[in-house]
Amino acid sequence: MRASLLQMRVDGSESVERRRARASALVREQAGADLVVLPELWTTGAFAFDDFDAWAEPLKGPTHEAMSEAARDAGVWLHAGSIPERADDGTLFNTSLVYAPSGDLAAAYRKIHRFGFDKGEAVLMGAGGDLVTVELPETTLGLATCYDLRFPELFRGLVDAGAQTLVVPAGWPERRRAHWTLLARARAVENQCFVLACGTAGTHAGVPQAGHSIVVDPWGEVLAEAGAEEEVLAVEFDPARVAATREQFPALKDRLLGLPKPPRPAA
Ligand SMILES: NC(=O)CCC(=O)C(=O)O
Repeated sequence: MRASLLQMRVDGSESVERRRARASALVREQAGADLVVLPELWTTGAFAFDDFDAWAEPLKGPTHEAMSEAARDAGVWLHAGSIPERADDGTLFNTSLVYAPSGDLAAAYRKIHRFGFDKGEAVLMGAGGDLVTVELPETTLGLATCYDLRFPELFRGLVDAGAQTLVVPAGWPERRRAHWTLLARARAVENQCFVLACGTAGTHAGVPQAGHSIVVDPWGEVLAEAGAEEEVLAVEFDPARVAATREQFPALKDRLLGLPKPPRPAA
């Protein structure tokens, strides 16, 4: 399976409209890939909290239109990263969008763990409540976003729902780059999954971004890693390695905690 992670530069020198056009062109250039991935909140920047409200859009707003067309033109599955979504009741969510090669919206995932403690995204946006997986012909994607990477129970839930390839768009800061790499590898090893984690480059709202998008295999080996600047990280991987790794080293079968309880015998 061929994947392209579009590690875009997100900074204040470029308008949202211009970046949207650039993202669309980059997606179209990936024709021939099976899966293309964009980062978290690439229209505004994940730390540009003051811009969330102004650039929030309905699920099927301008970014949806652009990404749907780009996926269809390129003939690829597209994880279009996330947008600041304004729901019908006015609540903002950090929502990831996944498109089929037909251009149809195949899935939307509202980020569950919002970053910022008592500020920023954590107070400006609502929390999603649903785990989301997406079936592709070659693999089943499990969706998570940036700060979610710190919450292993979310990923275990995705694995229980059938995920084999965990896709994590992010706007991860340079300051905590070591955590990013470590956590991406940990989520791959403990869940015996591929991890495709796509971050941003550049500096927005004064926060230098880590870049270093990364693809990890189910054994924890790094298949590809980007540098700090804007880059298309192209990688080829064999989704069958998930089943093979789980067969050869069946640690997931040894789980004792957190599994659904068997029915109690009638008294
Ligand atoms: N946008 C985010 O979720 C940032 C997460 C982060 O900076 C961290 O977990 O560290």
